[in-house]
Amino acid sequence: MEAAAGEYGEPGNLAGVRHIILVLSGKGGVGKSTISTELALALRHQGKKVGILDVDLCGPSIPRMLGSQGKAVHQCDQGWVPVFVDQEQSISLMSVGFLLENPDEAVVWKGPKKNALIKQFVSDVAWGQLDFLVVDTPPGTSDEHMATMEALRPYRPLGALVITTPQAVSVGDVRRELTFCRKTGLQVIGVVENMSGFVCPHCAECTNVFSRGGGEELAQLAGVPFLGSVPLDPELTRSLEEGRDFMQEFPKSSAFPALTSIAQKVLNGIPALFS
Ligand SMILES: Nc1ncnc2c1ncn2[C@@H]1O[C@H](COP(=O)(O)OP(=O)(O)OP(=O)(O)O)[C@@H](O)[C@H]1O
Ligand code: SF4
Repeated sequence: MEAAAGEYGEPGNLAGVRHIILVLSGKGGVGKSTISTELALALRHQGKKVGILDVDLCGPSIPRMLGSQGKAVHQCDQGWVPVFVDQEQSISLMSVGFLLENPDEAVVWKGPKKNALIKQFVSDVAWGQLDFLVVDTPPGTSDEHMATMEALRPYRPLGALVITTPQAVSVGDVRRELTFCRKTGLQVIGVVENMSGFVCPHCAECTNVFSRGGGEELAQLAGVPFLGSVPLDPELTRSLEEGRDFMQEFPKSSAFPALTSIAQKVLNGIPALFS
């Protein structure tokens, strides 16, 4: 959906941001931050400039996943300067994790304070020129989602990437997430099924640890694209724990082809979605 002239407000710090992608999931722990991180890295390897806004205020895990824990945000005339993850400054990151004195500290703020911070994250971060801003949201459809959408939507059309695991309970939660997208006018880029089987490193046999196919079925039922299944991959876990660049360092790993293909489908799908 291309914005009609005058439909969107003056974007301020979002002026240089071309596309915004919200990463959503119905349930916690299904790999939302993992997919946000790897999508950003994969897009970077395609030559794109990417920002990540981590609005998962109670569990900001992306600084650790990108090896940026302990780095500090600075102030400039336009607000906060995000943390640059790499030397080329092609991935920038803003997270509540950078504002806490102790990274293990829990954020126990009430709704209004969280919503105020989200608004500030949207208006006061000097993103500069970005091809994509990937927004990692908390699980479910909470007040934080509404605050994020209300803060971003006046400036840009928003795309949603919906993450599920194969189990029926997760798929049920994601069905509610897709309803949320429909009701709030979010354009769904597609559904990703994560933790979808385990590929044996010895014989490449894929064992469906939980089950398989729930994400694809759900996408078909909802009439939205299915972007792919990412297997459980111990090298992916290790690379996230150690803050390494999986897309650069583990090209032979079982999750690599799926993650690359999902990033490519996002790249291919975005122009049609917003044209
Ligand atoms: N495909 C995968 N293979 C191996 N490990 C994975 C995979 N996906 C996610 N993980 C691991 O599972 C854990 C949970 O993932 P992640 O933090 O991305 O979930 P989340 O949905 O963002 O969680 P939260 O609800 O806390 O925000 C992490 O330790 C991550 O490293
Ligand atoms: S899939 Fe085959 S090689 Fe892998 S652990 Fe099982 S039996 Fe061994």
